[in-house]
Amino acid sequence: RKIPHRFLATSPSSSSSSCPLNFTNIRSLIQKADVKPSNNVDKNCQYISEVLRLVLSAYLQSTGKFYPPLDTADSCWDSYDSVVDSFIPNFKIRNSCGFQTPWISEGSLNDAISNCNKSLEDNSPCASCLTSITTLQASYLRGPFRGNISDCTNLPLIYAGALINQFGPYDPGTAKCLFSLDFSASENGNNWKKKLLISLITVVGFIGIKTRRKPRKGCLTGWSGTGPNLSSIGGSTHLIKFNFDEIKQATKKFHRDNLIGRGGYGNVYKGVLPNGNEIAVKRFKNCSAAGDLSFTHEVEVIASIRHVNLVELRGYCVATTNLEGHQRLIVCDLMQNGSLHDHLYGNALERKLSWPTRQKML
Ligand SMILES: Nc1ncnc2c1ncn2[C@@H]1O[C@H](COP(=O)(O)OP(=O)(O)OP(=O)(O)O)[C@@H](O)[C@H]1O
Repeated sequence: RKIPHRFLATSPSSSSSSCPLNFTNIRSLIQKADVKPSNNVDKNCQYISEVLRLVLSAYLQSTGKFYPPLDTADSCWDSYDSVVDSFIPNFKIRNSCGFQTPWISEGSLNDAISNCNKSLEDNSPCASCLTSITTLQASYLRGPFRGNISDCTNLPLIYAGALINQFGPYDPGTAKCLFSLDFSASENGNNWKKKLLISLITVVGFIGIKTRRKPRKGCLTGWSGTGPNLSSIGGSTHLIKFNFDEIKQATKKFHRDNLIGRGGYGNVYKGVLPNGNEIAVKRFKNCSAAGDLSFTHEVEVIASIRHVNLVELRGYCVATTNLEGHQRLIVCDLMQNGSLHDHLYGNALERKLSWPTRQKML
């Protein structure tokens, strides 16, 4: 099974320089822990990805680089195959998991490297660099869970293991916390279940962060997400992808009578859909197409968070028109009585709650 890899600007090198990744420690850890394979190929591949992140973290720690050079990719896979062979005999990682050769090396960043390794002073190279970085990030966020094993959403974990945590990536606590790898031999029977649990905790933690974070999806999206299961959130929601004309119609071309609020990132308009549903539309200002994929993914993540006290996110719209330029909008249920913020601090006197009521709410 092949996973398309659009960042492969050059074909994988067949001339193999020797692999600078050091698999010695991880080999003995895996052997000591007597790790048992799962019957599920996906789980094996996920485990293999996590082990590789730990090895990459150790590589970063010793060299200051996230990935080895592209021409070492083949030999790195061979070395890793031989490690994996000790717990899953005859398992060829690339074939079985759909991992492509460059993914173990800086070949996975080819597009970004060619666009960003130059003077970024002028707008055009700067835009190309940012676009390739955002596309790279978005493709990893939206890809299959195993995606690109060197996926950039995990770079902060690799970095934390290498250069932030004083004990380093091989420390049992670090390996367990950052890479979901439990090498304690006595518990090997439950390793896979534990790993799954840790992955789940990562995702729940991530959702927690998102809820605490103000859900404002500005035109520039930052790094978001962590953990191997993040992409499973995407696609699980029932967001409507509106087209721009539908929203224009619903808001009467963003008529000022429909303007119900202003935020730092854009105005909020009320509107009515053809089925009679009343909506609030946040129209982000100063948008460019770069980062659209991150934006839509983040919208999906936010939509997956449901709570009685949170207004429901119904959909979004990303469009470019000749007249209005690039547009990003999110569509929520309309809160007839305004937001909690309006009631606590709003200027509209009729909405503002009395002082004792506000105290009670806080
Ligand atoms: N779903 C909604 N229903 C009714 N009114 C809303 C809704 N969403 C926002 N508003 C109104 O629009 C105002 C601005 O909302 P917005 O989400 O843009 O605020 P913000 O979080 O301060 O913005 P930003 O994240 O851009 O800084 C709110 O204070 C509220 O009056």
